[in-house]
Amino acid sequence: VHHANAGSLDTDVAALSAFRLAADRSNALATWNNLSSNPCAGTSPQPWRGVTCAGGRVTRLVLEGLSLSGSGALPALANLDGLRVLSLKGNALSGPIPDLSPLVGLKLLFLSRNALSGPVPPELGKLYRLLRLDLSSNNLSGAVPPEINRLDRLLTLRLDSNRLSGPVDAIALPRLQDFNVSGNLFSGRIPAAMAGFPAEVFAGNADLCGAPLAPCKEEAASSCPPGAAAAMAATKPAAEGGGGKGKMSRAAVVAIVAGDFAVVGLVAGLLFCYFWPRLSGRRSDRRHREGEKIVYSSSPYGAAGVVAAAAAGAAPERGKMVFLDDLSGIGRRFELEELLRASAEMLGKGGSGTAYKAVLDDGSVVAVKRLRDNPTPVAASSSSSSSKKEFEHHMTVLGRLRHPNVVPLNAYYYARDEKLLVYEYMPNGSLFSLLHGNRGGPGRTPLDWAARLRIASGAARGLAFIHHGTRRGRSGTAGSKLEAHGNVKSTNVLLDRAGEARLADCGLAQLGCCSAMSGYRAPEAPAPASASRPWATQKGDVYALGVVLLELLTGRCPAMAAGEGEEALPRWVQSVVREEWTSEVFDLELMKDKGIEEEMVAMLQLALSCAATAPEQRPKAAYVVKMVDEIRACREEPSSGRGELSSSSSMDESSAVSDSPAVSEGGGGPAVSQ
Ligand SMILES: Nc1ncnc2c1ncn2[C@@H]1O[C@H](COP(=O)(O)OP(=O)(O)OP(=O)(O)O)[C@@H](O)[C@H]1O
Repeated sequence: VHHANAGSLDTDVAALSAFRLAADRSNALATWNNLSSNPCAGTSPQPWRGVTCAGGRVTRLVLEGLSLSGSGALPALANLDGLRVLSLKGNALSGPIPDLSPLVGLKLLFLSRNALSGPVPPELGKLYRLLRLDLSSNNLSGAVPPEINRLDRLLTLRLDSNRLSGPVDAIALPRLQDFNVSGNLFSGRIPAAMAGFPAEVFAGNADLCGAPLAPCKEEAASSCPPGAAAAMAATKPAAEGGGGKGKMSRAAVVAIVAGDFAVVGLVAGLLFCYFWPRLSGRRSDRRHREGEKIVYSSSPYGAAGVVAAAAAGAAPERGKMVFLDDLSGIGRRFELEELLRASAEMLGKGGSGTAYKAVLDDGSVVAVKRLRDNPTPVAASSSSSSSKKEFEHHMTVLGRLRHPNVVPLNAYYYARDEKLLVYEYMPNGSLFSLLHGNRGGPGRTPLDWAARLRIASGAARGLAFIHHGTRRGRSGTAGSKLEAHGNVKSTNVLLDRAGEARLADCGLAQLGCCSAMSGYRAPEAPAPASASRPWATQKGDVYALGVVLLELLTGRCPAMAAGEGEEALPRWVQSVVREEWTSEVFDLELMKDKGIEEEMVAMLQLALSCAATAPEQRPKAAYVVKMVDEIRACREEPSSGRGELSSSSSMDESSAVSDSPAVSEGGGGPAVSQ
């Protein structure tokens, strides 16, 4: 009977020698020759290849691509009960996977690219500390045992390229980030909980169906509108019954007619919902008599489509285009008409409105934000003239925010029904798309650590400027300064032409937007529906910045992180760190960057301090800048140029993500313990 850590260094040495005897035909483990030497004495003349110790026990065994072979080798390792990491990737080990349950401390188990056969042993379910399990590219067969679901800490499960069969819905692991069952004989429906993974992870299983693959057969039928499905069901017996009648049954006719009515009803309902507010508005309200009505249409001409309807009625008060101080971002002035003529491409919809990329007559490009038309604290005040004044004042404040890490607001258009903000266009996308776009897919270019540090630094600098750098507003009067950004999140961290990070959407929270910022909202902030204002605070911004830093470190999307609720990502990270698995939170994509563990751990501590539950414990943005810079300064000398890479060149490095345990376990940060 084995118990965790029941063995000693002697049993470790015996296990290693048994393994070597059984597996090492090519003498790759020659350094293990002197069995009287201590594999854990770092001072021995030749350290034992692939062996790492802690506390006088062998804790890591990493022997990759060494042509180790034989079917009797693995069972010998079952005695290494102090092991945390076992990687035997890319050897020629054969035979079944033995019962490894004595290795109860294992966190990482990599047996991929061998010739292992037989089933996935149910005993693996006892390795409850496992975080990463890679059995890919072997000859494993049979079904995945339900015991695998006991591994509730598992982040990686790779079973691809085997001959495994049965349903995949036997796998229900809530924390999986890295999952692959492609190239097997799995069958049946992909459970909804797994539909978020890209199709590639399920590819090469002839009988799997359901999202993200093609719908299952029954599903394909039931995805028709209910009326049509009823009609199909009703016509089936008639058609199949054949009999040469060639007539539809009464039930079929009834079903088709009912279906038609349902469709007509639905369309009429949609048209009603669409037009009623406009028609009723025309009768009862003066909204349409003022200003321009601008409709950015995404159809029917694809991206070409800023369609302007001229002012309705007498249009006594037309809106106007106002240009702010500095036109460096957009180059020149233009009239609203030119903006309306521009071809527009929708960049996305957010809480504050919809953003478009618009190409003007001379080919210059601007970003236009069309604010959602909601009664805002600024716009909904007593009279329309005062709300206009407040809006204009707010725009003047925003227009003065000039900093290399802030997206400049160059112009705005104000009419009662339509508010457009014109910004410099940021051609290199958002941090959100760089971090999460196409993840797991073939076109994905990983974002390396140097680029992430540079983005972190830029975002923090932008925020520190907003918080502390704008005090000396020109007028010097109260209210001439923006108190807080109010909507810090990864879609609002954009990359400019030089690859420098800039904060977008500054100060739009104060216009009443951004109810969708969950995941970044500080615990003390009022619920989105709450009327209490203002909820854009500096402490709230620092919390959100902390979440962005955690996003950079973990590669996880705050809104989709481990659980629901506003604090999901910080809470998840804290729980992993508390259990002393610190290094397990880091993004798998960062594993190819070597020697960055300490920097990541330092950044993690900084991020968690920003995301502290108690607002008074959070640092100021300027301190975050200082700390990020210190982390960057610690990079070794040759890397001084690396940090300056433009985002595009840093993204060119597309080498495959290595899942070597070198980074993912232990490895030295102060908060990491074995
Ligand atoms: N100046 C800009 N240049 C390039 N892309 C931009 C610019 N401003 C916004 N975007 C992009 O347009 C998309 C939509 O932005 P928008 O600000 O409307 O939504 P959001 O950031 O998701 O939410 P919110 O409105 O709450 O800030 C985002 O992906 C954003 O990255």
